[in-house]
Amino acid sequence: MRRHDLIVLGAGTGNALIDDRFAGLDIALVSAGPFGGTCLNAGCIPSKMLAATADVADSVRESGRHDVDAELRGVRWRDIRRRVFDRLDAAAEEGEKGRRESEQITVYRGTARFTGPRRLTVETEDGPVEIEAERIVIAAGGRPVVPPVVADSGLPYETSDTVMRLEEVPRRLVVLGGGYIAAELSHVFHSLGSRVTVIEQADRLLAQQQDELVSQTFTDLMRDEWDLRLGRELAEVSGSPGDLRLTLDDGTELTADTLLVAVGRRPNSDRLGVAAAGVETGEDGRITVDEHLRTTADGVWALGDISTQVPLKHVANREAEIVAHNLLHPDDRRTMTYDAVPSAVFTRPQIAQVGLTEQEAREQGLDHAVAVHRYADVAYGWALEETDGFCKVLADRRTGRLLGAHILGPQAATLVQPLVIALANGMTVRELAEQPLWIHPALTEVVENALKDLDLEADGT
Ligand SMILES: Cc1cc2nc3c(=O)[nH]c(=O)nc-3n(C[C@H](O)[C@H](O)[C@H](O)COP(=O)(O)OP(=O)(O)OC[C@H]3O[C@@H](n4cnc5c(N)ncnc54)[C@H](O)[C@@H]3O)c2cc1C
Ligand SMILES: NC(=O)c1ccc[n+]([C@@H]2O[C@H](COP(=O)([O-])OP(=O)(O)OC[C@H]3O[C@@H](n4cnc5c(N)ncnc54)[C@H](O)[C@@H]3O)[C@@H](O)[C@H]2O)c1
Repeated sequence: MRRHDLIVLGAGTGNALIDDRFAGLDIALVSAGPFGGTCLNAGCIPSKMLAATADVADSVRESGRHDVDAELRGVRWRDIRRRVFDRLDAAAEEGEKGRRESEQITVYRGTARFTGPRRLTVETEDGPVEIEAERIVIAAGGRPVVPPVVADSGLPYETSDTVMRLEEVPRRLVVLGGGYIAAELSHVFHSLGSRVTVIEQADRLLAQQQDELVSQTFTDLMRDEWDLRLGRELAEVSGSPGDLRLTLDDGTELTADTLLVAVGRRPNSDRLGVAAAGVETGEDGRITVDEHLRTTADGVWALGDISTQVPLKHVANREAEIVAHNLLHPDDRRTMTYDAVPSAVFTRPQIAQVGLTEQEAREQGLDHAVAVHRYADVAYGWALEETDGFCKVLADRRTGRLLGAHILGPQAATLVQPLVIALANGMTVRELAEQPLWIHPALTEVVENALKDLDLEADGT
C-alpha cells in the first residue's frame, strides 16, 4: 500500500486543481484516460474547433447574401481532423509529461476503484496498485448514456467520444437525441456534408435546456437543415454495419451508415465503486456534496460532472477553485453557488442563456416583464443581413432585477456575458442599460435595446 498526502482522481478538471499552493505535498494523480479529460479530448474543445470550421463552410455557402460570389468546392475532413486532434493530442501528452516530471506528483495511469475509506486500487498496465491518502478529490467525470435498444443490437454506433475522430464524414448520419451534443454535432456534420436525421423524444430540440421561444425558433430553423423526427423514440436497430436500419416507435424506418447516440451523460461513480468509501450518491449516480463540495465521507471531496448540479466545464473549473481553497483553508471554507450559471450551444445560429427561462418564471409565479429585441432591428444586425436572431430578457417587476436572458443568433455566447455579470451582481436592468455606454453600432446594441424595451411598470396580473 502506497500512502500519499492527497489523491486526485481524474486528470480532467482534477488535474487543474493542483498548483504551486500544494507544493510540499506528496500527490497522486490517477487517470484512466488522457490528460485534459473530456473537455480537451472529446468534448468542448474539439467540438468547438469543428463548429468553427463548419461555420466557415456555411459562410461560404451563404456568401451570396452579401453579394459575394464564392463557391464551396469541398471540405478536407482528414486534414480538418488532423489539424484539430494533432493539436489536442499533443496538449494532452504535454500535460501528462509535465505532471510526470514533477517531483511531488506520482501519476497512475489506470482505472481506479475504491476498496475502503480513502483507499483505492488502480488497475495499471503493470498490474494493480494499492494507494491511500488522508484526503481525496474525486473528479472522475461521466460518460455517454447508451440506451439498451442500441447497446443490445450488437451493431456499431458512435458517441461523442468517437464520432469526431471518424475516418470519413458520414453520408447518412442519424443522431439519437436532440440536446446539446446532438445539436452541436449535427451542425458540424451537416455543414461538412452529411445528410442528418435527428430523433428526439420531446416535441422540440433543446426543449429540456432552453427557453421555449429559443427552443421553438431553433427547431423551426433546423427543420430546413436536418430531417427532424420529434416526439419519437427508437424502437429497433437492425441491418448491418455501415447500412443500419432504424425503426421508430411509429413504425417508420430510417437508413443510416452512422448512428450517433447523444441522449445524455451519466456520472462515473458506479465504476469507481464509491459506496466502499462511504461516499453517497443520489439516484442519478451523482456524488452527494455539501455547499463546500465535501462528500459524505470524511476527507473526500468531489467536483465536476461526477457530482455537480450543472455538468459544464466552466462550472467544474469554479468547483475546482473552491475545492482547492477549501483543502488549503479548512477553517475558512468557500461555498459553491449555482445562481447565475451561463451556457451556450455552438450551433448556427448560436444560442446562449443565463438565469430563468420564461417557463420557469411562470412556474414560480413571478411578476416578470419580458422583452425580445431582434438583431434585424439594430445596425449591426443589418450589416450581418441577420433575419432570425433575437435577445430575450426577463426582469422581476418588484425588484427591477434581471431574472434571465436568452440569445439566439451570431456571437450569442459572447453577447450574453454582460447579462451574466448583471445577474451575478444583482444589478437592476436599468443600471445595466443606462450606466455603461454601449458601443455603436456593435451587436451588443441588441442586448442594450432588449433591456430598454422591458416594461417594468405594467401590471403583470
Ligand atoms: C461533446 C461534448 C461537448 C461539450 N462542450 C462543452 C462546452 O462547450 N462547454 C462546456 O462548458 N462544457 C461542455 N461539455 C461538458 C464538459 O466537457 C464537462 O462538463 C467537463 O469536461 C467535465 O470535467 P470533469 O473534470 O468533471 O470530467 P472529465 O473531464 O470527464 O474528467 C474525468 C477524468 O476522470 C478519469 N476517470 C474516469 N473514471 C476513472 C476511473 N475509474 N479511474 C481513474 N480515472 C478515471 C478520466 O480518464 C478523466 O481523466 C461538453 C461535453 C461533451 C461530451
Ligand atoms: N455547449 C455546451 O456547453 C455543451 C455541449 C455539449 C455537451 N454539453 C454537456 O453535456 C451534457 C450531455 O449532452 P447531451 O446532448 O448528451 O444531453 P442533453 O441532456 O443535453 O440532451 C439529451 C437529449 O436526448 C433526449 N433523449 C433522451 N433519451 C432519448 C431517447 N431514448 N430517444 C430520443 N431522445 C432521447 C432528451 O430529451 C434530450 O433532449 C449536457 O447536458 C451538457 O452539460 C455541453
